[in-house]
Amino acid sequence: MSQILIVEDDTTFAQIIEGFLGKNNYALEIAVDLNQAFKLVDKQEFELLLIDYRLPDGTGLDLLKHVRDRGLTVPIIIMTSFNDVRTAVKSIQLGAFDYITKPINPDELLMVIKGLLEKKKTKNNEGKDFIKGKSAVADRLYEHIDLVAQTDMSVIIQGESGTGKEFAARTLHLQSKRKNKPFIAIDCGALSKDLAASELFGHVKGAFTGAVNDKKGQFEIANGGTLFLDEIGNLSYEVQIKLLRALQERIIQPLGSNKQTNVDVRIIVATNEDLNNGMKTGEFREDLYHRLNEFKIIIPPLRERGKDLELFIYHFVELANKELNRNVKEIEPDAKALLLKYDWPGNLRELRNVIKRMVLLSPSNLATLSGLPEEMTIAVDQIPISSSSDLKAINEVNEKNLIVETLNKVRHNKSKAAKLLNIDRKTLYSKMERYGID
Ligand SMILES: Nc1ncnc2c1ncn2[C@@H]1O[C@H](COP(=O)(O)OP(=O)(O)OP(=O)(O)O)[C@@H](O)[C@H]1O
Repeated sequence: MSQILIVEDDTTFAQIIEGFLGKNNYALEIAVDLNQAFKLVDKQEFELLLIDYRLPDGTGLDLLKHVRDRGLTVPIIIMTSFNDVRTAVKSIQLGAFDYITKPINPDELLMVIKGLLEKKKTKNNEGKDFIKGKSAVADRLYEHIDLVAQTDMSVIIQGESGTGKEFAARTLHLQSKRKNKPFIAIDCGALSKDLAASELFGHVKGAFTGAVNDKKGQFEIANGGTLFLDEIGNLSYEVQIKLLRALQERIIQPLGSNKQTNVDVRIIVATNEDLNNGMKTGEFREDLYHRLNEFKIIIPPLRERGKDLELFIYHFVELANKELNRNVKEIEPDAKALLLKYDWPGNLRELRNVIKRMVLLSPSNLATLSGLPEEMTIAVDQIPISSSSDLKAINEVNEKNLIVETLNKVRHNKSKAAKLLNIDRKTLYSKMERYGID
């Protein structure tokens, strides 16, 4: 029986979930706040964590960071209200695997849990679930991928969370001459500071407390193939130095060992922010940036992909039909209009989740507006009508709202707010000034 921890202050809800998952052969442990959850994850092993975003003594992100800092790679699902989706997107950058929006439908939850636990077993097997899109931006994107795939250049893939950076990296690998060698993806956001070097370069027995055996690093495992480092901006300065050396000299040295090993690995990295900002604040090494930036691929957000949005909608409907054994063929015009109008801050990941839920809630082969979260309508209505064609103004309204919301959440602690928003404090101050936020 898989052991799952749910961290949720609404005990009635937690008990309902406990009963439901119990019937489906999952054992559930309940923690009602962060304090209890910290104690449980420190002493017990879980196969999955289900964490409410808003908790009495903090947010789910605090627990997420705690778990990742301890080097645990357990899958984590964040439960959030639809209004918090933008922040939930951030949780993915910090190493959560997925998020699910409230009100939670038990069948949907079960589906996400099963998906994650099964994905753990059968990693890297999702090629057929992907499509490229037919818009001009998609054509340009895949032209660039075709062009650089044949070379051995390092590549930076930049794009918002959920835009498909990992898929782009895999495609690049599969089109390269390294295609029959390993493609290893590492989420640097899910690596603790202490364990990152050992994960990448390996260690020998006794190199540090807890190193009970020799361990091969991912560089060695990927030898001959491609190493994909997702959320590269999260690597510590010390690991950045080691990475630069590995790239320049093509040599790695496991922690605690004198032996140097030659490696032939192509590096692709992904980032959701412009690494230039990290360089300005001194958090990202300039020399490493230039070594990585032999070619840059920018993945556009979903809201800028024009007619691809509709293509992706129907693609995800088909996938959900297969997964849920449904037969949704049509989408009611109102529902479709809303799907096309919404701005998708969580990009393809959010669209996939919303569509899956819509298919699940469709009683017949016609998907209706009632299958879409009510908050989507509210979010769309909040876009000021007078300037609805002015993209810059819309983005500014969204940005201002998000900053105000985040500041309220952290009781106006600017450092915390900047961290959550993934910008530096200086940028936060200048944006607050610009939008007249006290
Ligand atoms: N081309 C695609 N076709 C279909 N689905 C896609 C495609 N690209 C991405 N997705 C969906 O979006 C999800 C997120 O994709 P992916 O993990 O590649 O994004 P990402 O940009 O790397 O996200 P993050 O920045 O959060 O790591 C995938 O699990 C998949 O369901």
